[in-house]
Amino acid sequence: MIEVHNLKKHFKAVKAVDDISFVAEDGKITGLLGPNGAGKSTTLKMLYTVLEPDSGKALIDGFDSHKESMTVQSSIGVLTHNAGIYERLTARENICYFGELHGLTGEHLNNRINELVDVLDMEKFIDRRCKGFSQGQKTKVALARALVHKPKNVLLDEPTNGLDVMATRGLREVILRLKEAGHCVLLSSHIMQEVAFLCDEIVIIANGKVVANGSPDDIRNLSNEDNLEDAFVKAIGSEEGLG
Ligand SMILES: Nc1ncnc2c1ncn2[C@@H]1O[C@H](COP(=O)(O)OP(=O)(O)OP(=O)(O)O)[C@@H](O)[C@H]1O
Repeated sequence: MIEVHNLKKHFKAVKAVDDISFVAEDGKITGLLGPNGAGKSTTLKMLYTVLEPDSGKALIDGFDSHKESMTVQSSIGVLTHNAGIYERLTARENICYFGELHGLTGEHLNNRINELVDVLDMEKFIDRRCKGFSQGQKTKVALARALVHKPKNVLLDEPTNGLDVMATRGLREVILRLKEAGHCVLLSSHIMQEVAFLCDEIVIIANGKVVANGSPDDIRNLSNEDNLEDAFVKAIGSEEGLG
């Protein structure tokens, strides 16, 4: 479970995250939805411990992401925007390396990797070196790496970035399975349709602030709009960034 309390982060004059609070529960998919530059990635970076908040706090299963970052790191799996993978290693070696960092070894690790290869449809390239991989292949490797240790909390920054239709469907399947298994899934996107399709809860962010929060139905009702896209436009106050 992820709890965000009055989180703030600025970069010089830019208030990237300006007093954001929300909760992402276990067994649910929560979407951070907002136009480009809204503050989604900055919020996620504070949750996955790479950025220190100016004020406020983020708790992952009750542990403070800044003050107890080591504990938090063991219970999260993260897919970042530009997930750097080691190009000189094969896809399998990349995933294996991360598994070992999380204390997995031997048959247990091999079985887990084979499971992910199957789910993410990676057979064709799992033993190829990553140099020259397509965006979709890189995303799959990064996602497998994020999930190898079966983290309780899964944070995905724009997970369908660069994926084709089939890969996007595969990824949705993976995300839904994580939810069914009781994981807490928090993903960011600027694509309203994607969030509406997948998420149980939506946190709409604009200019570093939460402008609406609730189930897709709540958000439609709050804005008096039948159509979620219209509700989104109303919430963010412009049509900028619609996917
Ligand atoms: N390291 C940084 N230095 C300066 N400004 C930054 C930095 N990181 C983020 N910002 C600014 O903070 C604001 C929020 O950026 P952020 O990346 O969190 O947005 P986002 O909602 O993830 O956008 P996108 O959908 O385009 O990825 C933007 O104005 C951005 O330019």
